[in-house]
Amino acid sequence: MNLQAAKIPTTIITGFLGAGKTTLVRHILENAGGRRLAVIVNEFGSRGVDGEILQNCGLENCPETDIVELANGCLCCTVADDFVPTIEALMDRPNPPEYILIETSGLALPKPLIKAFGWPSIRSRLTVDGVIAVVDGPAVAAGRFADDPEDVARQRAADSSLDHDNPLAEVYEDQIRAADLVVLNKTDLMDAETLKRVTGMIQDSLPRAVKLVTATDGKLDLDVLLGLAVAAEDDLAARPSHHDAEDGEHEHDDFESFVVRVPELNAPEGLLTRLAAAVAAHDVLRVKGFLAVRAKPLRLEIQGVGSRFRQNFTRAWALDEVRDGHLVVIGRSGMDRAGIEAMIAG
Ligand SMILES: Nc1nc2c(ncn2[C@@H]2O[C@H](COP(=O)(O)OP(=O)(O)OP(=O)(O)O)[C@@H](O)[C@H]2O)c(=O)[nH]1
Repeated sequence: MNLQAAKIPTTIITGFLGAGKTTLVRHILENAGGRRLAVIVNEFGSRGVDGEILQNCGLENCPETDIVELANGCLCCTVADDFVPTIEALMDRPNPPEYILIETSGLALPKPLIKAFGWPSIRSRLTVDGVIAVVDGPAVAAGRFADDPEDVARQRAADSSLDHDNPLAEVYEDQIRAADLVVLNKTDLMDAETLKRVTGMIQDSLPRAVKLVTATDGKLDLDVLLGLAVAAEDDLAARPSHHDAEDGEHEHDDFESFVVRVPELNAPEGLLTRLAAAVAAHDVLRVKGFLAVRAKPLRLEIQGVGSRFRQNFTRAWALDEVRDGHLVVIGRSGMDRAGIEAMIAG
């Protein structure tokens, strides 16, 4: 028997906070065409939102049991404790999946996760079909991941091993350097000139020739996304990381998150205006969660990436559910939590 062929292909989906990973996973589930998929979602923050969004997607191909949430952690650093047992449990099911998707947190480094596929219990049964990095084009265009050259020079004078002055840049670069396919997402928010410029910026950061495709809302043919058959676990050297010297170890103190409880609202507009002002004043990176609006049977899903917000009434509140909203706020460490909470409360 060809053991390689028997291995279950697994696609790792990485990309910075809010790039469009969950949107892409949802698109894959919607178009899975009867494939038996399992999804593992890892999130930064103590309260998972992405898992809930996927669990409630109401699609035939994503029954709840096939979505496994690994919240509150950095998948790359909890491989032994969380990831390996989760995969083993999935494989030991009477009806194991035919294909696995792993959505990492927007702050996770993918390389230690790829390495975990070298663990004997996983290596014999799974292979990394490919690593997909989703990139938020407008965020790259806005210089979100760029260093301030003067700051880098100043910091390097004190510490010659330093790469960046901007922790966002390090995470972003580690993610695209690990990729076998880059999805340059949010093309609807870029004109042709910006798209060309961003494509060049991404290509300059890639360590090798990697295919780059453009997308809006992650809408791509599944033949482009799945079945790359790269076996990335055998090809670690091609994926240089800023954390290679530390063997993947990295600090978690560059970013933090907290949850804001929001009691039921008469109308959402006032809160959304305050939220946008708080994000702008405090340089919040990401806001996501659900709100309850009086007389509305559906929950209002809120998605904020930098200053850009989307809202959408999604699933109904369950009868036994407290109609309280909650928002997960993610930003750089040291952000003014009290100030942000006060602005949101109004
Ligand atoms: N305009 C536009 N918005 C998009 C696109 N893709 C995703 N979004 C929106 O961007 C926001 C974040 O998308 P997600 O799919 O949740 O991003 P994510 O990478 O999973 O976010 P984290 O898990 O928090 O890192 C949502 O409001 C999406 O609807 C796109 O192509 N264009």
